[in-house]
Amino acid sequence: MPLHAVLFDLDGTLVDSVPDLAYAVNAMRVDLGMAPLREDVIATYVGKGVENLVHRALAASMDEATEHERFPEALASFRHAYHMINGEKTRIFDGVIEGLQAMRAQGLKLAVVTNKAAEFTGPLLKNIGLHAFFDVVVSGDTVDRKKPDPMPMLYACEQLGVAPADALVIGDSMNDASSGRAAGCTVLLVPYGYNEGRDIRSIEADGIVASIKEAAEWTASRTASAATGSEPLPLTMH
Ligand SMILES: O=C(O)COP(=O)(O)O
Ligand SMILES: [Mg+2]
Repeated sequence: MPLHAVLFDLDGTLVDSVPDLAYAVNAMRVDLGMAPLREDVIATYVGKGVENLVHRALAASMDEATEHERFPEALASFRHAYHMINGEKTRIFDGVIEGLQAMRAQGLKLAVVTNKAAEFTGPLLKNIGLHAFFDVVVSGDTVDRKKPDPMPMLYACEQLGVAPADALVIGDSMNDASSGRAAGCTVLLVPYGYNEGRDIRSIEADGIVASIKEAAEWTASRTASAATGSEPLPLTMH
């Protein structure tokens, strides 16, 4: 079947946002009287949205009751710091621009489906100059449930006017794969993202691609195969 749309995860798939997220987490920790954490440790907390990130960054240093009590103050501090820095040290991964250009040239509709809250997603996409590529942006608080629930993927498909079976999800984590699979989409993973610190080869997906540029070569081959009956490029899980 031909593909009509590609739904992209943001953090760890299109952009390396951990330097900015780590800056904001550590600004919050210092604000609350705690020592900063290492960036590679903070990277393992990214994936289930801003509130989860702040919860985990607090839980690393205090018991549950104290964490609960200090959470509102911590979230306010994090939000303030992240709004100040958002996009400044965030880098677009190699192959993303070429891949997005190629997919648009193939006539595919493109969307971002991220667990990042909308207050940060819009400004980030604008700051780094990626916003014009996307027809639809679904953030972590756009619908009632976040990835790994299928709801945000189904909502993105509805907004784009495509059937989930004709959409490809590309992400860096189990949250993207579970959400995409449950929605009925094809799922490709990139190996360079965060995945909450775990190996992506253990995740159920249709394949692993080295870059978004490589993903665009696969979407082109799949479209050609739908037209001519030939086989698309083979996918592997390593
Ligand atoms: O904000 C997060 O925790 C993760 O965002 P993502 O869904 O774009 O990876
Ligand atoms: Mg991600």
